[in-house]
Amino acid sequence: MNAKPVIELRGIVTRFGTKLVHEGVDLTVMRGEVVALVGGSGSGKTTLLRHIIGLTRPAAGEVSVFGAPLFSGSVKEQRTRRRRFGVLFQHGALFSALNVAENVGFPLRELRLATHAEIANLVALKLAMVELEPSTALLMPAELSGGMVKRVALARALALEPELLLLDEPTAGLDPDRSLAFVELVRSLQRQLGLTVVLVSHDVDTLVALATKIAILSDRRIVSCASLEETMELDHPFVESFFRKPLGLRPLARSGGAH
Ligand SMILES: Nc1ncnc2c1ncn2[C@@H]1O[C@H](COP(=O)(O)OP(=O)(O)OP(=O)(O)O)[C@@H](O)[C@H]1O
Repeated sequence: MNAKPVIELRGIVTRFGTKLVHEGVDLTVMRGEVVALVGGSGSGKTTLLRHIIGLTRPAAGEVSVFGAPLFSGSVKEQRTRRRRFGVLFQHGALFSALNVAENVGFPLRELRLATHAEIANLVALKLAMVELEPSTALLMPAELSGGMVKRVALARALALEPELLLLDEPTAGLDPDRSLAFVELVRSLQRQLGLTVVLVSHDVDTLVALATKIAILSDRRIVSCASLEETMELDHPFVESFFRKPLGLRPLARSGGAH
């Protein structure tokens, strides 16, 4: 049986100065799930992702990943655990002074996991995975379109063959066609590689296409984590404003809770 959650958040409390952002956030993500974290602007979605990655630590509560508290065990154990997840930051966050191949190969070089020749092969493989031409490898980030930046960032996130992928606004800044193509790519890779995914997105189409569950962050807590169908049945102001308003009329910033 494979019943251990990939991510378990228990009683997360986050404060920035006097501002309370999370007050007892609980969330469980099981293997193979694609959980979309939604909530009003400033409700603390990105901060929660940062806690899961270990970039920030909550004031109270526990973040467990792959069955163990994030900061437990030896440095070596923590590094090994860290290697099991990949992150796609908002806007891609590529290193502007490195070309595409160097960006994608960066995690492999950093961890000295492979020789030069092996890294070159792996980079070529990852670029093919995200459907980029081999010639892209030598381009600099400034020479890439928005859609290509996302694909390179995704290739880098997949460099260490993670089991867990965290995506912050994966389609932000892309036009609808590129957005759709990128969502299809993520969906197909998620299925092929059996990835567990947590994503933050303001784009309803992205969520609907990808998510197996929608977790709503409101009033400083996760108020619901359920399938799209169940979520749509909820009588909650965020669901009303986010999912039920016709396209173009959806306010993105209602029901934040943290304000
Ligand atoms: N490092 C920080 N220092 C102070 N306040 C912060 C910091 N990071 C986040 N905040 C505040 O915490 C709250 C939650 O921020 P966060 O970015 O997690 O929200 P979000 O739900 O991702 O928002 P959005 O949907 O607008 O991206 C906001 O009010 C933000 O201003």
